[in-house]
Amino acid sequence: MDLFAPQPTDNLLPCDGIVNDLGIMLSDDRALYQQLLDKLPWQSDQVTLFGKTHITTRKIVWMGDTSSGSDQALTYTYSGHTRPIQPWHSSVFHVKQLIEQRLLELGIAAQFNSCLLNYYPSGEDGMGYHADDEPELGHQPIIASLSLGATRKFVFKHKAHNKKTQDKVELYLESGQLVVMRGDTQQYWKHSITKTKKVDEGRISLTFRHMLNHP
Ligand SMILES: O=C(O)CCC(=O)C(=O)O
Ligand SMILES: [Fe+2]
Repeated sequence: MDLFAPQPTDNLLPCDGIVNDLGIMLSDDRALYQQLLDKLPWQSDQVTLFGKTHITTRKIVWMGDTSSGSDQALTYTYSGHTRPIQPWHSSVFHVKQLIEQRLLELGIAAQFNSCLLNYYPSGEDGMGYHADDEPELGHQPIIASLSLGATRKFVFKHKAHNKKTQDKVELYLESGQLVVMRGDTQQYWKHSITKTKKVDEGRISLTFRHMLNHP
């Protein structure tokens, strides 16, 4: 046994939130990556920064519980933009159940009703510093993120830069790896996927969430 290997219950943040690295939890990660890339209706995202709206090269799909019997397209609005919601893809639903089970083993009770999937075609695509702190996510949201494809750097930066917290927390997310953000993480920290010229392979992240007032 490696006494120094990180344990899934270790908190990667020094204060004001909890981030757990649950390690590699999938073995068919490459097949799942290819299936999701080929089958999902990927769309560019809209991001508004300083009043200006940008269309991203990163692509997204919103998926989640949809009320049955309605043939109207469901939409969900966050950060000022309205996005269509897809019903669960069977593989994503299966992964959701695996993750909920894995979290329960660690004493974390989570029931996700939606998933934001992000596709980064290459290292030139990233996601800037943000917190997932929209009111729809509620207080102390649990967000579980599964990575597929290229290894990318995930960085946390405290919202109040001070002596105690000036260090950034960095980790490399590998294909099949599961990370969970919970507690006060979204209230006090921002996170980002940094751009790099060193990666030309694509990456998909599945970020499972529980949205309040969701169908
Ligand atoms: O791609 C990732 O791992 C991070 C995605 C993210 O932060 C988000 O979807 O809010
Ligand atoms: Fe996020």
